[in-house]
Amino acid sequence: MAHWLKSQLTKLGATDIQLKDLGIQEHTKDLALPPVVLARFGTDANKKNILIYGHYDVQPALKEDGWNTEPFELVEQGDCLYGRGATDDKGPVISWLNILQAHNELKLELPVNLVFCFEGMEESGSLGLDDLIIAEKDKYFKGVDAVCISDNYWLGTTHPVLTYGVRGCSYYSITISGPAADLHSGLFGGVVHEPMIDLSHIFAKLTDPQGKILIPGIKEMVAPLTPEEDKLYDTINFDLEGFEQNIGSKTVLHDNVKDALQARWRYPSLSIHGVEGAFYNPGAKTVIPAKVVGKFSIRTVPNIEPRKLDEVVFKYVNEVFASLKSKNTLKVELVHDGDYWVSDPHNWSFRAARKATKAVWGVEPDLTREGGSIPITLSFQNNLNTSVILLPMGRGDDGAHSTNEKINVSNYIEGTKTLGSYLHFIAEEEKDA
Ligand SMILES: NCC(=O)N[C@@H](Cc1c[nH]cn1)C(=O)O
Ligand SMILES: [Zn+2]
Ligand SMILES: [Zn+2]
Repeated sequence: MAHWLKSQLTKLGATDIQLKDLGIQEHTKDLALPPVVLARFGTDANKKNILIYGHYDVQPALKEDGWNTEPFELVEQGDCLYGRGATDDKGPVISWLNILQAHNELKLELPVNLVFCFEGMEESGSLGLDDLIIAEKDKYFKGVDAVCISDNYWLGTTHPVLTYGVRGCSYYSITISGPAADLHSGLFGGVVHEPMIDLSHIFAKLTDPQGKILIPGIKEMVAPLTPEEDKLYDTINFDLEGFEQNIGSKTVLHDNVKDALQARWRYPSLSIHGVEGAFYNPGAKTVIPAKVVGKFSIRTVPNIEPRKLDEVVFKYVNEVFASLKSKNTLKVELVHDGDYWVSDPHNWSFRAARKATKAVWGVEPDLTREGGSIPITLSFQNNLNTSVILLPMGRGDDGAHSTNEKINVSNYIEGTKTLGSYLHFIAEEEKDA
């Protein structure tokens, strides 16, 4: 993907194209991190410099997960383009290339200079990118006036949005090791401490059945909800029934829109993702797995500090394990983390995006926060001392990270026009003092 992007950017006339090597992935012997693709389009000192960030990596996908089509082949059916990355985030990345192509073919001058930064580790916590931003802030990224990211989704399926916040994500693993090899449960069941039983007990104590996090010290770090903030949720266009239709079940924990949106945007949540080493195939294998690695993550919000969070998580998991009095061994580790981010949704960049949305879609965009994470957002804002906007093109039912991920053709086309128009409106906008 990095090399493909380089060749496309070259054909489109981008300059100073660099594949930035990020070195070897920590804790591996020789696994190279995928390079970050940097490129420029225009270097006019009289124009604003807009940094465009996107990611070319995607979540894993196998046809047998339940896809109707091959996940790594783009398939057009009706108004939809199906394929892994269609909406997250290959589709939006390619739409930036379409914008260059359109300007070239129409012989239309872009009113801003573009600085592209496309990475290949977003879905794994953007490893290495933070260091690159710090190293390049006064070099490649010098003079950046605003950052635009198209890597999230509308809240629903009909109304465009501008997004001014993301939750952070701290991802943990719990390794429980017992016997030297998997065992026959008939011969050893009831005789040995089972790693999977230990892990199940720990998992069961991370949240209550309603999803409330049971780890002491986390809710104390969450910024209190002010009456003004609470009021913002009264006017948001969101329908719980439509949301249930999107997820294909009536399993939402909340019975009103405000609680559901606050749970998604401004409170932390804990999700259990899977267990490495456990038997999961069809059939009835009677095995005692010798070593299991449980994986869970916590979505973080203001003012949860990642290092303080690690501390309370490690302490709690160790205490729960100790209470089991198991003779197995436990290791709990942070796999990766990324910060939350919340911005002012009325600054000059948002004003330009609002105008672009109005021009293309004919409606005022809703202002949303995102329950998901884009780990590098805060780093761009802080290190480049600039504003960041999230300007999504896909819909809330696109199935990002899920099976049959798609983007609607209409969203792709109108979304591309919106991103392109944003560049024209931001060129005209007065920067905030
Ligand atoms: N489109 C944004 C997105 O999907 N982000 C990921 C980032 C992430 C964090 N940890 C692992 N991946 C997300 O899960 O929110
Ligand atoms: Zn993603
Ligand atoms: Zn993404």
